Amino acid sequence: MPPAVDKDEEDFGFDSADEAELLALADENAPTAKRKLPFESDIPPSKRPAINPPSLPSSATNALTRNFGLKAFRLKQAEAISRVLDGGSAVVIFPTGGGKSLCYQIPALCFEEEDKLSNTRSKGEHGVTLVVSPLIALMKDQVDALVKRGIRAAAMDSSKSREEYLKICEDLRNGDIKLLYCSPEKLNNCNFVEQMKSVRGGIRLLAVDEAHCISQWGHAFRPDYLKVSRFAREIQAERVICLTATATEKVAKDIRDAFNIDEAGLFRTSMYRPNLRLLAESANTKQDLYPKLFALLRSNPGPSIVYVTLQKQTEQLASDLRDQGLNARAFHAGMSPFEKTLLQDDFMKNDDMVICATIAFGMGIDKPNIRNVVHFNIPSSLESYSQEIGRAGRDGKTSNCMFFICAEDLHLREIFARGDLPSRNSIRGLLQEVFHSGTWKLPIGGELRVSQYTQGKDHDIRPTTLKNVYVQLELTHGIIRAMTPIYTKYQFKPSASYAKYLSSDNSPAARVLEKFSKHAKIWTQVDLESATKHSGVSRAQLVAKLNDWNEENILELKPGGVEDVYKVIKEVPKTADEIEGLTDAIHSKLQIREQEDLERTEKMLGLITKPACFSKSLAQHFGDDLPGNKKECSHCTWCLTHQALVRGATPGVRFNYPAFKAILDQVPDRDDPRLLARIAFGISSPRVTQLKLSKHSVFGSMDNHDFMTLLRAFTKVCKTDD
Ligand SMILES: Nc1ncnc2c1ncn2[C@@H]1O[C@H](COP(=O)(O)OP(=O)(O)OP(=O)(O)O)[C@@H](O)[C@H]1O
Repeated sequence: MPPAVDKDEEDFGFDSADEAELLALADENAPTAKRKLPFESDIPPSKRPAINPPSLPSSATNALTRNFGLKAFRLKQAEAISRVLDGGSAVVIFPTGGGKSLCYQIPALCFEEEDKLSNTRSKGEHGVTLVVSPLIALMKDQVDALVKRGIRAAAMDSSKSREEYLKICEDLRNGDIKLLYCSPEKLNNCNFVEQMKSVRGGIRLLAVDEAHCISQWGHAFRPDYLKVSRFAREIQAERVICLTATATEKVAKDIRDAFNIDEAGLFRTSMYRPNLRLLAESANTKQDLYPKLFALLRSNPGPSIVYVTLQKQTEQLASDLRDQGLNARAFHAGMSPFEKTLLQDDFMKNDDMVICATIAFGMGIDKPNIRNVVHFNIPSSLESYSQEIGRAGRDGKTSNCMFFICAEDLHLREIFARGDLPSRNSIRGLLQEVFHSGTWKLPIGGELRVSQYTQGKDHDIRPTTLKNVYVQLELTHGIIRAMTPIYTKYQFKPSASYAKYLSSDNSPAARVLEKFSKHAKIWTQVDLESATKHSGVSRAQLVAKLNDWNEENILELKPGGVEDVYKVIKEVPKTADEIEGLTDAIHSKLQIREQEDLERTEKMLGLITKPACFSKSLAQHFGDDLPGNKKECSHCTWCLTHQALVRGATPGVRFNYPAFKAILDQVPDRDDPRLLARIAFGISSPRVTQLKLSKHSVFGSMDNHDFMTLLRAFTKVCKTDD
């Protein structure tokens, strides 16, 4: 088994239900009205933004007090809202907890009042603000909070029952919803896109939360996010607002370009926090770092978070810290929701607890007095680092952000960076399968069905990378377009009343389902393929009937076997040359991603090893600077010592021929040098798992070697190039 990392680490950062749960909890613990803006105290009153810029309509200030019970706007909220209400689009970059949500919630509440004042629209025609947000649990949380405030909001997510879904549709038709939330994946659903195109009153504002996921240069790129700008055009959104807590200038520019937003539409506030002491220490081995960590936590008592990369490290480290007499506990995404909630509760109440956690811990934590945030492994990027240290010292008191590094941690980061790139052979094989002679016969507009799950295993490509390949085929090459994915298998458990209902339901769908269901002891299988082929009833009607019965508890439905459906947009590649060209194009894009991942680690290390002020370098990474463009913050490790940190020596190794030979003996396949290099380096992949090698002694047996050296060595003994 590959080491358990929190899913977030593998999936570019924003898919963890755990994080949303924690956010919900944090909000419960911190009543919103009392919640203090962590950064307000950092901004001198003279520099605080004007409360109401001249163009801010009174409807906005009314909504702020009436609906949210707040007195004044903060940071650049008023400016951003004013621009949106003027009809412009905006990019909002405020730190975590800075109040980004109000920048679209307030306009959503103002449209109706403004329409009435200008007498431009009739009743029910005030349209909808659509919010694209990556976490379902976070969406639910937001919708609940809005509904509690009497605001008409809803979320279109997969957890909705058919009845709830139909109710939302009805409300939309009646012009009864002001804010509608959906996930980026929903944009692949053709019915949803059509629905949004013709929503009553139109989409007045499209809000894109976690907008940095749009940027291919960003640390948390999510392929489905790339489709948001096309979607905005298709549904003719009147204006767009993109929100994020972390964006470099390049990422901000990418977001602006995606939606044609000029520079005046960028609202960024400073991330610099003068009370955070950015510190770093290095050692040759991890072992040497433990005493330093113990000493730091002992001499700076108070609530602390120690971040590590792997789940198992959280347990081990917490136990080590307990042995040292510290009140330490482990937290990771593999724990049950109940355990996590309990632990978070404890942390909020306690003043001496040290949480050893993966990145799953922290989002939504608004504990003011966190005194230490320690990185005991290398964070994935400066963006993650900045977000994580941002949890320290929200009460404005001095707090430590310690970054411990040693050479062996670099290996772990390289495993992540190199794990996603498939070999050229894998991409070629995939494309040959997708564009086989059966696909050639499809007309333009014809439907192509694939199981990405199976393809990932067959071609040794990780799920997120495979998704990325399909997005490239869709957006870069325009060959196919994603449609609504479908379930290919339906099975159900009939209730006691099933037979009675079935005999009294005379609809054609009920008759067909009866004919094409195969009963077994517990689960009844429905052969939908044959049913649609041999009856006049459509698949949609059959699925709707099954869903209705499920709703009415006549049966318990279990769909399975997701197939991704694509529409052919233009002539598909047929010849070997065309497939080769496409393979090269896709592979080189993925190669660039790998390089960028490696560079992100280098930049992260550069922050603490370059002879420069850490705080200034971090600010500059985000296109910012220290207040008054000061040269130094005077309290980071560089400013305190003026000595550059040495990252710890990687001992030179001699090529381990016996280990090399053992891998070749164990794996007879010679079709993929990258597979062999991964095994040697200790990088898991679908094929490594299939070969049951993750726990074998050869796995990771050459992990102290340079990866490229391994790749070159294995390429020499393989029949194909990497
Ligand atoms: N002008 C304001 N005055 C007082 N409180 C505010 C103001 N704006 C927002 N808040 C409060 O700040 C808290 C954080 O706001 P919000 O959740 O919108 O932040 P965010 O920037 O979206 O954070 P994240 O990056 O975590 O999503 C909320 O409790 C909100 O009510």
